Amino acid sequence: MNKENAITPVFPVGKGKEDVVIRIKDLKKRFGDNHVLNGFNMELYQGENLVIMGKSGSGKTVMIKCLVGLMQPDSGSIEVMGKDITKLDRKALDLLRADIGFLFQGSALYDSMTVRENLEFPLRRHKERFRDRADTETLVLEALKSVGLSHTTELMPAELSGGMKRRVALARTLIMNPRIILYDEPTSGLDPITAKEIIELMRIIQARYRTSALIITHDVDCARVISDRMILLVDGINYAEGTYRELQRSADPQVKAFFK
Ligand SMILES: Nc1ncnc2c1ncn2[C@@H]1O[C@H](COP(=O)(O)OP(=O)(O)OP(=O)(O)O)[C@@H](O)[C@H]1O
Repeated sequence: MNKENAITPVFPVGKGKEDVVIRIKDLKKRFGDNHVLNGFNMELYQGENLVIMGKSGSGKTVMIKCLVGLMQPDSGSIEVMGKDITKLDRKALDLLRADIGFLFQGSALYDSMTVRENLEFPLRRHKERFRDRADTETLVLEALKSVGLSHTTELMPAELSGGMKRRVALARTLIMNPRIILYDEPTSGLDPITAKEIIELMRIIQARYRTSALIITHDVDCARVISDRMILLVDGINYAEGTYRELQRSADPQVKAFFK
């Protein structure tokens, strides 16, 4: 990227260094000769929606897997809420992961369980975390209400539309009261109207719960509506950073290519 077109990273208004919830420094990962991440840097601030865009195969999933400890990077550091995740043992990593909500492609609800049972599942797994919170039924109903699906408790996933499944998956994430939510292609496979509804819901959730969100998407509309800030991942690095408007105005051909 030449200097003239370089985009200065924005430091979100009202946010300071102490508000960083995820900090990735110089992350590198390769598979044989395939150098996927070549020194990727990223900071996610408290309460912001950060969108990461990158072409198919650019390493977004690899980055997320490193971030949640599912894949070991070759080098670099990853701090989540002040803890270097590459140095945590299994138990500590499990505890930290409970603060992170995931909404991955395909929703991944358990088909043989009702909506209620799907939501109860993570609560049972992390019992100690919810000792001081309301009873399970109240938590399930609250979470479903926040995604507008209070009436679906006894339905099976097969009885839900694609958009409803995505909402239930989001409710299952919210029930854990996460501080950070990772969305991997939250609108993929949805029709444009349903996609808009999901994006709106993500906005409402962020405003209501002040969660920080990392959103991986190809969907330019989604990025426009949801992002406080964006990073474009090209050749394994954070090639450009800025607000949607800043990046959209860039004269850099590689940046322009994202907005066509
Ligand atoms: N476990 C693995 N072993 C070998 N190569 C891998 C592995 N996981 C990912 N890769 C390679 O890393 C590169 C980046 O893959 P990744 O899944 O992160 O892309 P992506 O940006 O998420 O793509 P998409 O948008 O299509 O989901 C690809 O070339 C892929 O083949």
